[in-house]
Amino acid sequence: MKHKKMRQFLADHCLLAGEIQLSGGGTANFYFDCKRATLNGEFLTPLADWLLDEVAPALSPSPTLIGGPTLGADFIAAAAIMRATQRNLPLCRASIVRKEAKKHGTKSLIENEQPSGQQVLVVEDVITTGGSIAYACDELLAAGHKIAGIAAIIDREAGGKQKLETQYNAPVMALFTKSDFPELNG
Ligand SMILES: O=P(O)(O)OC[C@H]1O[C@H](OP(=O)(O)OP(=O)(O)O)[C@H](O)[C@@H]1O
Ligand SMILES: O=C(O)c1cc(=O)[nH]c(=O)[nH]1
Repeated sequence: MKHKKMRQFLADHCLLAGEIQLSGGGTANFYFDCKRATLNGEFLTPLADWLLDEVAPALSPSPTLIGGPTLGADFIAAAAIMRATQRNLPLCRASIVRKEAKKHGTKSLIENEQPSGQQVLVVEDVITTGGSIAYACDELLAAGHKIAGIAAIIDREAGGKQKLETQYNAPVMALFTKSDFPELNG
């Protein structure tokens, strides 16, 4: 599935119209329910290949780890490291930042935490304010890692992308932006 088909998949299966509450506060009249895409192998496979073939190679220094905030990053990261392993590519590990540390067991905030000093490719499904990515970046930095780049399926063009680029001095790449969906104009 190439980009055109991924765009159509999102338009057909994920794009919701009508007033809806957003994670960062406020409301909007459209919403991308990207979990419907990242929990579907037909979309997830080309998404992982986009990360491995177009995003990771464009970053310097090269990423050594995939990371991101649960829940948005979970399936994307898992798919990317599985495809990397199948394809004999080096990006075969991921760390996921929980919304809060576990209260039992390992008490982890970062699952599968890696030795400090990793160059992290942070992944997420949607960027609106960028708050959820910023939270994960801050925790990864606090764990001693660097932010090599940030990638998301959708940039809602609400200012989050620019904010993240400035805050983390790292490239932010989105597979699609709100403008790629003329369906939103009626
Ligand atoms: O750029 P932001 O303003 O942070 O908004 C985008 C975030 O909102 C959604 O997550 P949500 O908070 O719904 O949590 P979930 O992914 O765990 O369902 C989405 O998956 C992004 O993580
Ligand atoms: O800002 C959000 O909360 C948000 C917007 C969107 O389009 N999709 C999503 O999952 N979250």
